Amino acid sequence: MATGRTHRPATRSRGIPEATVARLPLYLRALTALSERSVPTVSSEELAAAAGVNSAKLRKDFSYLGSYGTRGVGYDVEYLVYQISRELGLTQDWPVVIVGIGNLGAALANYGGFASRGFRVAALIDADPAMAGKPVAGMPVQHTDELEKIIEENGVSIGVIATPAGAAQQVSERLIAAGVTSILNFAPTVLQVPEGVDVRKVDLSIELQILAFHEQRKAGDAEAAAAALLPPAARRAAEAAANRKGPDGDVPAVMPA
Ligand SMILES: NC(=O)c1ccc[n+]([C@@H]2O[C@H](COP(=O)([O-])OP(=O)(O)OC[C@H]3O[C@@H](n4cnc5c(N)ncnc54)[C@H](O)[C@@H]3O)[C@@H](O)[C@H]2O)c1
Repeated sequence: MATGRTHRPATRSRGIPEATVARLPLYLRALTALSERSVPTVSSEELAAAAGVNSAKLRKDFSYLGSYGTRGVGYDVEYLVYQISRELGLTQDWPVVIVGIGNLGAALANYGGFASRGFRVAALIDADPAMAGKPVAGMPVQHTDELEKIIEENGVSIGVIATPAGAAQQVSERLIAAGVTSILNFAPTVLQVPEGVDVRKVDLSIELQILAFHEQRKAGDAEAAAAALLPPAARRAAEAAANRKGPDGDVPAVMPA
């Protein structure tokens, strides 16, 4: 769901293409599920299906990791979990701060999936003085006055922005000036960041709009398929009605003969 905007070349310096990097978390999620079920090995086809990726693409992706699997046996699940985690930098602890502890920020703070993937929420920061000291997900919210100090003391390099759109640019600038070099932006705005800072943005409404586009297409296809089943005279009448379709989309109903 995240759409990336990074200042990195399409191929990382170690020769792993960005598109492969973007798929590694999908493989890891599928592999972690297999590992939890104590499955020792997996074929490329099974893993590709579980990750929702084409199996030829998966084999190519894994070749960048130097992992080729064993013919007839497949890939060693535990070893791949280790290899991908290492490649993604998940074998080390990443402290993150969440800025903007409203509905979304509080929900993110309460999400247990960060910690289990190596992301420790180091601090929750909000500009509202009334929120300072209030516990959210078992942590006291800290005021934005403390932002620079928190980043420095915790060695934070990843910041999550969940403020209103109007505040996001200024928040990103403060985070970056304090030492943050990666931002996950939930605010619906495009951030201007200097070279070397990675921004990923998450916008659920954009995803819904894309689904709406596909729904509209499906509805159009279904209409076309239904029209194709009509007897010729009724089909001609339906086509004529479609041609008469006004700007408001008002189409006279045509019933099959
Ligand atoms: N990406 C998505 O899919 C998605 C989904 C829901 C909401 N959002 C966006 O997330 C943001 C937060 O939504 P919400 O419903 O939690 O809003 P909210 O109003 O409940 O919370 C916003 C919080 O940000 C704080 N804030 C305002 N300015 C700040 C600043 N300069 N520094 C630090 N904190 C500041 C406010 O005090 C408030 O607590 C909005 O931009 C919203 O559009 C995105």
